[in-house]
Amino acid sequence: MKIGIMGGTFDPIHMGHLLAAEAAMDSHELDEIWFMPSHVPPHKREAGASGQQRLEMTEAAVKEVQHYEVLGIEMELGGVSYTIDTMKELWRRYPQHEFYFIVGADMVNYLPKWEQIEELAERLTFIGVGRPGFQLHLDDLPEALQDRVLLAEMPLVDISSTAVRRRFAKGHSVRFMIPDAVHQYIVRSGLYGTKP
Ligand SMILES: Nc1ncnc2c1ncn2[C@@H]1O[C@H](COP(=O)(O)OP(=O)(O)OP(=O)(O)O)[C@@H](O)[C@H]1O
Ligand SMILES: O=C(O)c1ccc[n+]([C@@H]2O[C@H](COP(=O)([O-])O)[C@@H](O)[C@H]2O)c1
Repeated sequence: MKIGIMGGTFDPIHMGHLLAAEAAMDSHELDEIWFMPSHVPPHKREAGASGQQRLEMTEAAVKEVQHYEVLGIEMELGGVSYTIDTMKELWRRYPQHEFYFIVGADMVNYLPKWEQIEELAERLTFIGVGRPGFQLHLDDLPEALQDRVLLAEMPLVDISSTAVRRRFAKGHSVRFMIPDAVHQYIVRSGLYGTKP
């Protein structure tokens, strides 16, 4: 099967993540999307919610969504979640599948800085989607990476986890920015300054 991996910190997961996954699946005829929350995200400050909570929010978001699964592999592996390490494990466990890694425009631009990116890109195809505020110019990437990134068009959504966390902290509405089940999980757990 063709599997799209949607990796992220998901602190919390929001509609931008879900629309990016759907665009990649639709544009490149993927069979399934596996959402993969990172344990410790590389090059990011510590997450607000715990790894377990980010995993559970992701599960709440895609529960009962056809063709979407959640992969806890990076929680299992522990440590800093470098994609090269995770992919090696996925290729070992699932030799029958063909993997694609979905990334927003901000991450496409950042790909050259990823751990062992040359080795990773030899075997992994990326699917890049647009994100407001970030230019998606494949020409700016090193030549070896340029033809390893496919594009998928999505309705651009200016939502980030940071904005969602800030809105929660200020008591503003985040309805329609995140799935209802994730909203309920956050309030129930008293995350991001909400009161359980
Ligand atoms: N609104 C969006 N549109 C397209 N891609 C997105 C969007 N938000 C996040 N992504 C992509 O999803 C992946 C995971 O993102 P991440 O979990 O870090 O969310 P984030 O909203 O960027 O978080 P934060 O605001 O905390 O930095 C990355 O590849 C990122 O580029
Ligand atoms: O392997 C790396 O060096 C690397 C550097 C930055 C990001 N990533 C992966 O890209 C995905 C999105 O990252 P982030 O920080 O936007 O949540 C997530 O799966 C990260 O593990 C991977």
